[in-house]
Formats: sequence, C-alpha cells, structure tokens
Amino acid sequence: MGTNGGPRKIGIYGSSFDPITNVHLWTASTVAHRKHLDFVIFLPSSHMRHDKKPNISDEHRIAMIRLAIQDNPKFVLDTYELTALAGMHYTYYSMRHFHEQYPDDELYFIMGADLLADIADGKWSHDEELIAGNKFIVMARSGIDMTEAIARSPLLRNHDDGRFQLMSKGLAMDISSTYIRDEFGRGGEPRYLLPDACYDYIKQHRLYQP
Ligand SMILES: Nc1ncnc2c1ncn2[C@@H]1O[C@H](COP(=O)(O)OP(=O)(O)OP(=O)(O)O)[C@@H](O)[C@H]1O
Ligand SMILES: O=C(O)c1ccc[n+]([C@@H]2O[C@H](COP(=O)([O-])O)[C@@H](O)[C@H]2O)c1
Repeated sequence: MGTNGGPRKIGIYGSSFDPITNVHLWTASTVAHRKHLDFVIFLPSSHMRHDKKPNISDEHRIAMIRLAIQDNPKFVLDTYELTALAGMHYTYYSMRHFHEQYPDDELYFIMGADLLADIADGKWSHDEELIAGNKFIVMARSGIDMTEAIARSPLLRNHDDGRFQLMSKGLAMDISSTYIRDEFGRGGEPRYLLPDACYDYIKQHRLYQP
C-alpha cells in the first residue's frame, strides 16, 4: 500500500549500467521525488541484447549497482533480465513480470527521450503490447522533441492518453557510461562522475582497461 493508502507507485529504470553513473542515480532520485514514487527498481539489461553488449560481466555490473544504491532505501536492484531466457529479455516481458509481481501497484517504466524516439522509429520488440499495457515517465534529453516523437508515430500518438508523463529535469547533465569507460580505458580521470565505491571497484578489478 502507498503512503496515501492507495496503490504504490513504482518506477522501473532499465539500463545496461555499464557502469552505473551519478546521472543514473540523480535522474532516478529526481523522478522518484517529483512523481512521488514509493521506490525505483534498477533493472540491469541482459548481456543477450543485440543492440548493446556489456563490456564487463553481469557480476561486476550488479556489484557496482549494489554499492551505488546501498544508502538509499527507495532504490532496489532487480536482476530479472539477467536470468531471462533468450528472446525473453525484452522490456515487454520484464514489465509483464513486474505486473504479475506487483498486481495492485502502479508501475512506470522510466526512460530518456532518446528511447521514446527509438520506439517511435519501430526499434523495440513487442512495441504494440508494451505501449498498450504500460505507463512511462520520459525524461527530456537535449536535441529530442518528445511531443514530436509521439506525434510522428501512429503507435505512440494513438496511445497518448496520459500514459506518457514527460518530464524536463531542469538541468542538462549528460554523464554517459560510454564517457566513463573511455576515460578509464585511455588514462583519464572520471573519479567524480560515479560513486566513489564504484570508482574504487573499477580500479581494484582493473575493469574497462584496453
Ligand atoms: N542525462 C540523461 N538524461 C535523461 N535520461 C538519461 C540520461 N542519461 C541516461 N538517460 C536514460 O537512462 C536510461 C539508461 O541509459 P544508458 O545507461 O543507456 O545511458 P548511458 O549512460 O548513455 O549509457 P551508454 O553510454 O553505455 O550508452 C535510458 O532510458 C536513457 O535514455
Ligand atoms: O525491449 C526492447 O526492444 C528494448 C530495446 C532497447 C532498449 N530497451 C531497454 O531500455 C533500457 C535502456 O536501454 P539503453 O539502450 O539506454 O541501455 C534497458 O532496460 C533496455 O533493456 C529495450
């Protein structure tokens, strides 16, 4: 039960988390605060994804998410996609799983506007069922017009009944995992772009080295 006695509001934040960054944490916390979410599930994506292969093992990705979220009781790790069978590792199946796990709660898939544009361009699996059956919190990203992305896609515009909650973060903070990986790989110093414990973990395990 949520704080107001109604259903709980749960955000599901999917990413390869390769590695988790301070922007993942800050965006999750901003969304949770503004949208009054009871908690946010951090959902690391499968190594079976065709579009994004992780650069480190699932164990390392999980370990760093644990270190990053340990002090925040509203942040929870779920490894569902890491054990999903091939072909069942898509967001549609994950959301179906979470609806079964939390049947009385309101679920929101949290994503950046770049992903909304990808869905508009037909790049996601089971997009009809995913959109029809879910609600989304979409975070603005510079250079992407969210309302235009919805308008240009028949699928998105015909489900534009309030299920897309568009949110401008108020600050264009663009720390990417790619940038951090490149810095580690090329002798840079990405120290304050991710939690100290994750920085130390990467150094200790010599991750992202060429
Ligand atoms: N600065 C940001 N503002 C809004 N959304 C973001 C931002 N960075 C990432 N996201 C969103 O967070 C989710 C996970 O992003 P992801 O981890 O792929 O980003 P990334 O750090 O750029 O990763 P990579 O560099 O490995 O591609 C996606 O929904 C993405 O749109
Ligand atoms: O289901 C899909 O077809 C699909 C295609 C691309 C991305 N996703 C999900 O979107 C989330 C963020 O993806 P990305 O590419 O920003 O790391 C992550 O949970 C992925 O599993 C999902």
